[in-house]
Amino acid sequence: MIYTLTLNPAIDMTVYINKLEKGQVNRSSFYMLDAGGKGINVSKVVKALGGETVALGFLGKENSDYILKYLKRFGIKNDFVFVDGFTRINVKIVETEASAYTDINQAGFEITEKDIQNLFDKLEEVPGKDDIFVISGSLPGNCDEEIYFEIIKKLKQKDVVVIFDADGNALKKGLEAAPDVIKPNIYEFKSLFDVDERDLNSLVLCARQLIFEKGVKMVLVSMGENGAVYVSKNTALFAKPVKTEVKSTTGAGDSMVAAIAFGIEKKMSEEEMFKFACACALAKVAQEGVRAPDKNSVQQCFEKIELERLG
Ligand SMILES: Nc1ncnc2c1ncn2[C@@H]1O[C@H](COP(=O)(O)OP(=O)(O)O)[C@@H](O)[C@H]1O
Ligand SMILES: O=P(O)(O)OC[C@H]1O[C@](O)(COP(=O)(O)O)[C@@H](O)[C@@H]1O
Repeated sequence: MIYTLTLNPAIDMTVYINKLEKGQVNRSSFYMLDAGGKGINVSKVVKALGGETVALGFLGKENSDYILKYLKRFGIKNDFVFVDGFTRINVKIVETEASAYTDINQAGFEITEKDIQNLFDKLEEVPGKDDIFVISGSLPGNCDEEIYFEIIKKLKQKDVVVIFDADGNALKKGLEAAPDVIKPNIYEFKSLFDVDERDLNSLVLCARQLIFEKGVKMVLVSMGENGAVYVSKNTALFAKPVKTEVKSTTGAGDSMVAAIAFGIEKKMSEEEMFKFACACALAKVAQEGVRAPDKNSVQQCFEKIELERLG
């Protein structure tokens, strides 16, 4: 089973506009609403790929209906801890003329000690040996940045495979608990290492530092339209960029994470899994809003991904 954890979920509003004029009244041509937040997006993609998933985390009581109905529509099981307040609404602006993608992410609700206790009680009950557990996204505004460290430590004691995707201090602290897989984008990776993204061999050396010093097993660095790099103890691969029509970049990283979780569960080889992750992301960017790509388009994209061996 693939569990996902979203401590700071979101309702994503993707707004399509020809050109955004600062300080003016802008009129959008089209918008889409989606249940989002990194872990929830991962569950959406795992389900679309044909996998079984349960979405866990916090959900604001005031507008939980929208997310629960959305997940029901796509058949995604969930078991959230309901907290006071609203789940945040994040705005994604797609400027079609300039192909510019701007995200405005809110801080989100605040949580209490009791909410955290309820969450840890659920984590005690659910995942077991060999389950895959994806921990992703930012933390509620008042949440202690140590929380991911505590959760990962707990899960690793149960022999759960942990995939971790966060940024800032939450990422740095979480790394100390040795997650099995991380998927930083290049900006998140550069917050850990002073590295030039054009120098792929240095990137591999930095990723190996996380492998040998922190105990991480796989590092996948996504680089937006510039492709991605995969590093494990014995393998280093570069996925060359693929040009495509982009309708929304939101959720591209989450699609990669979903594919990795699915690939681990299906015991894919490293190469196949990495190619599959890139294919999933490529198929996602061709989707409007924050919708999961379908299996057929992922399969078609798979044929377009070219890998090159590094160092
Ligand atoms: N403009 C794009 N064109 C083609 N592929 C893209 C584009 N943006 C993202 N991708 C694909 O999605 C992956 C994840 O995107 P990235 O922006 O790095 O992650 P995140 O969403 O986590 O910030 C990239 O490695 C690439 O495979
Ligand atoms: O928790 P954060 O870091 O604020 O990110 C939340 C946002 O990230 C997303 O999960 C998309 O993430 P990616 O584009 O990195 O895949 C959105 O659904 C959501 O609005």
